[in-house]
Amino acid sequence: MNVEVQTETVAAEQTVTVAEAEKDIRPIALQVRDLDFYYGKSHALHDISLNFPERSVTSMIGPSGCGKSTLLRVLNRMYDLYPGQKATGEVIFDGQNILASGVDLNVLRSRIGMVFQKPTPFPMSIYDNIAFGIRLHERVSRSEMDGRVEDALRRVALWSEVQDRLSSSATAMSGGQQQRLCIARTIAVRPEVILLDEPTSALDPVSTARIEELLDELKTEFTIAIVTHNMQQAARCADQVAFFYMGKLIEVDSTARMFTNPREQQTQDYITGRFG
Ligand SMILES: Nc1ncnc2c1ncn2[C@@H]1O[C@H](COP(=O)(O)OP(=O)(O)OP(=O)(O)O)[C@@H](O)[C@H]1O
Repeated sequence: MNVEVQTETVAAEQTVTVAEAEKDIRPIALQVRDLDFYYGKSHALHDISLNFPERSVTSMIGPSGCGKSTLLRVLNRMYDLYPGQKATGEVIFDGQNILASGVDLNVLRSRIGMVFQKPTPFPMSIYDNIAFGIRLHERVSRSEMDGRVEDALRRVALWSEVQDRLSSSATAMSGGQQQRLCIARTIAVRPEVILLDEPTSALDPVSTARIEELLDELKTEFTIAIVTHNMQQAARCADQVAFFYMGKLIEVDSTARMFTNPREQQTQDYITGRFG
């Protein structure tokens, strides 16, 4: 989406853009309801309710420590790895509360994949980085695996760069290539939702632009939630933006409205750089 981050009054044509954006009602892929989150006694998220529409990009913004990454980690139960961390409320995915006990976390994480801030390739070959996740969940023949690896690498525009060195170590790739590999690894298991935690903050502007272009393509197939500190990135990539402050969801709206005519003064102050 092409939205200028602006500080002053809303121009007439921008109002039309907002109205058009608001007509875009999609089915909901993930529904967060009355969510609270605790790190031990520390109450990090307060009564969050937020919908993630299908096949679109939701960007989570807000100052450092406001809870953006915490929410992302709740969405595929990453916090479960750490004793003392607790979520209450519901996250509805495919008709089921994924915070409930008895949810198969391996299956959940294959359906809701995660890409981290720093590229985290496994210390193995480029090929095996992609094949590893597929093997965890499916039995596929060698030729089918070759096809799946190639397809995933093509989708992140890496194939032409690495097709001659698939058996080389992934850790020898550039940072931008490694991050695209991590995205390829995530989409290779055919998730429905992809969570990205500041995926470009360790990358140069050219690699960042490539990842942003990639998100635009991926959202035709996947539901995407992205945490970013970069307001321009949120404006460029997102269909909807959620603003958090001190563990609370202050406001969520279409990207056009959030950056031209937010409802809350705190949002306005943040997007215009008055704090954060
Ligand atoms: N492992 C942890 N143990 C205890 N408190 C934590 C832990 N991780 C985060 N917090 C606290 O939870 C709150 C939310 O942190 P979180 O990392 O979700 O914020 P954020 O908005 O993603 O910040 P940033 O933009 O700096 O990454 C902060 O007060 C933080 O100090």
